[in-house]
Amino acid sequence: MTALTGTDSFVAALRAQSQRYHDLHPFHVRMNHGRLSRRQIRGWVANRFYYQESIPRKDAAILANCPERAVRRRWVRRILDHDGTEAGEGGIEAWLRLAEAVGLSREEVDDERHVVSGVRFAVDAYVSFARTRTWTEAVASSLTELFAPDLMATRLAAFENSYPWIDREGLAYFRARLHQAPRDSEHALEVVTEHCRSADEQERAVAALSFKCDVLWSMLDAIDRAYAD
Ligand SMILES: O=C(O)c1cc(C(=O)O)c2c(n1)C(=O)C(=O)c1cc(C(=O)O)[nH]c1-2
Repeated sequence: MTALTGTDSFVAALRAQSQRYHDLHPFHVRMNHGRLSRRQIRGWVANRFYYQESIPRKDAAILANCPERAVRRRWVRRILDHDGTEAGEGGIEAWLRLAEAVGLSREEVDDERHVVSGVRFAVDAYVSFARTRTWTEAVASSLTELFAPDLMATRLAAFENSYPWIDREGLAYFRARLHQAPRDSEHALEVVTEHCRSADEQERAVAALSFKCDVLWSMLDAIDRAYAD
């Protein structure tokens, strides 16, 4: 890779990773065109639960490795967004309600019985990345969320229009992410541009984001294969 030192070219290199984002995966393309069966939607929801429940552990690893009080003060919010501040609240709970809306029981999702090995490997690799790499690389790996809001809006419209059997109340998770994802990714971009100044640090940040695109893509490969027609 060529040396990157200006903030503009660095941000451009990060944004260019959108070409590898999982909105382009054939499974997501079929989802957004209303072409998935109930079984496939259920398989996706049950498997993605493993990602959702792992995200706070990934963010806790970033907090544990981050020496900057100002960054931790804002980052900690992500954990509360997912876990809630009491039972019955938060993003993981909202995902379980999505599971119920697509016809799964909360028990069968919560006990991970549907999680396929490829999804488990990919998600575990993401958590392990955050534990073992520098905290700035881990922050950079979260930047896929820069690309998420468009996908979230498309997905909401697709679920409302093409899958009328899904109870709309169950879509609250995606509605919340429409404002949470831009807030979180703007903060992460601020942190990364402030802390990754050398060409080496910037290359590592882009590589971290590329790795994360691979995580998300691999999850869909595994789901696509497990629930093929
Ligand atoms: O449904 C999606 O397409 C999607 C993608 C991503 C992402 O791009 O990493 C996240 C989420 N959803 C999400 O719901 C979420 O909470 C989340 C946290 C993170 C992260 O890396 O910290 N990514 C994502």
